[in-house]
Amino acid sequence: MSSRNLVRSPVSCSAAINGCFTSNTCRSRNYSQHSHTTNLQSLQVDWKLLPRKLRKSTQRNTSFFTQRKLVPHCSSDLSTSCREEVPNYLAVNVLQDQSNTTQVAARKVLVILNPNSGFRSSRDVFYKKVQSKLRLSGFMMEVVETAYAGHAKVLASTVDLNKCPDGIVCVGGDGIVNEVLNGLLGRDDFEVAIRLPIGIIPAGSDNSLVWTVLGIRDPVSAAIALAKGGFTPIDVFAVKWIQAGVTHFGLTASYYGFVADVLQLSENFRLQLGPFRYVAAGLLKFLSLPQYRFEVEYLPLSPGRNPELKPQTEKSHEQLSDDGKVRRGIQVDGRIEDSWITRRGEFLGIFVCNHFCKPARGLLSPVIAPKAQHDDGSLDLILVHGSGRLKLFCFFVAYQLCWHLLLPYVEYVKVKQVKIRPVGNTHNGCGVDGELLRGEGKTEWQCSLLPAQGRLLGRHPNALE
Ligand SMILES: Nc1ncnc2c1ncn2[C@@H]1O[C@H](COP(=O)(O)OP(=O)(O)OP(=O)(O)O)[C@@H](O)[C@H]1O
Repeated sequence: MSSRNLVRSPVSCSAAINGCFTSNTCRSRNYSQHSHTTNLQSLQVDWKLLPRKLRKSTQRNTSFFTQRKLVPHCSSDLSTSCREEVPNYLAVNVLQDQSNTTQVAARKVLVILNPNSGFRSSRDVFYKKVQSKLRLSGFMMEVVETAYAGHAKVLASTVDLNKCPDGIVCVGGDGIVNEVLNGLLGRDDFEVAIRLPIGIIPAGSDNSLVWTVLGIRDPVSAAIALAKGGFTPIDVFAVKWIQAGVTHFGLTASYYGFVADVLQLSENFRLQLGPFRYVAAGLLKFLSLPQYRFEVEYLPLSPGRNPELKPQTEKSHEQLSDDGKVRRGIQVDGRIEDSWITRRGEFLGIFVCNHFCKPARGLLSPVIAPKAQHDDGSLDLILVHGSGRLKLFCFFVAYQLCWHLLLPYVEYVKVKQVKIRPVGNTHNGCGVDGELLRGEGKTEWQCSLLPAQGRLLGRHPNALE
């Protein structure tokens, strides 16, 4: 996009104007003296001199950028465009507006872009819709495109944190965010690294995390949320494969049974079908539905409210990592409760959710765990008991209408920890934030929570400043 185009767009225009008049090249001595004595409000009458359209967009967008107290540097070609296109009477107002702003350091971030996400449109999304907006709002970005699955994790685990002190921005789906999270938590300095905020520009098949937690599902709104600044703390959960001693971290949900099976099958159709692969795999799996048998043990958040409490079956409170890396400094709720509850039998699905999980695509907006909050210090466990296509179909329909919790074979409980053991030939994989963890042989998964360990860049639009 040329600089001329940028200046014509309402958002870029006022930002460019702001930047222009704070840069030394554009600063005028006469005006700057005046700007110290008068503020924007006192010159309302001058706004009326502007053409109506320009007045509206300039008022709206100038206030957005000055509210942030951000005065981005104005690149030389943009400055030229500013000078050429901005009428003098507008310049007076912008200078006065600038009296309320302070110059802040640029925010340095690493941008990790997955060109394979979703409809493979993340390059277009980032370079055409987002990059210029982030630049104008003061971001200094190093952009790296992933070259293979797992690349984002490698980048996050090896990047020099001093080069991106303001965060890592992921352009893609939930999977790439999950890789970055796991990269950060796999580092030797993970205690520092996990404080690095993660930004999300949604461009994947489904961006449930940013949609549920920040209420954003389009890339431009995501860029504006990043520009406005701030963080949102978020719980992180750990899924440990006990036998292998491997721990994987997540921000959204882990799931077992039908959905994990569908996730595994869907990978076969990724290239051909993109985001529609889940529908195709779901239909195929529905038609050849196997039985899923599990043994589930969970530690409820409020033992008093659960009538079927049993004596503790296990005394030890598993820590997160065998190598001791993750154990230090991260607090899994230390209290050991005497009240594990065990469930055995057939389950169509088991969901362990960190937030209420609203899918970003689809006509309806069903949520799987309506009581889950991303920072409530608990996990929400949903057990869909039973087997058979009829039950599964009813669950799916009820879920679309958000009635699934009313079904007699659905159990919902807030928990601290869950242990899940597939029994017999049951599919023993586990889905975490859209990534499949494959089990082998005898597998036991354990989910625990690391309350408010993570930070997302940006705030919910309704959040108080
Ligand atoms: N260059 C690449 N080539 C192939 N696979 C990649 C590449 N970069 C990343 N991946 C893999 O693509 C997977 C999915 O990425 P991502 O989450 O960004 O998109 P998505 O699957 O379309 O969205 P969602 O996860 O929200 O459904 C990740 O598991 C990641 O490992």
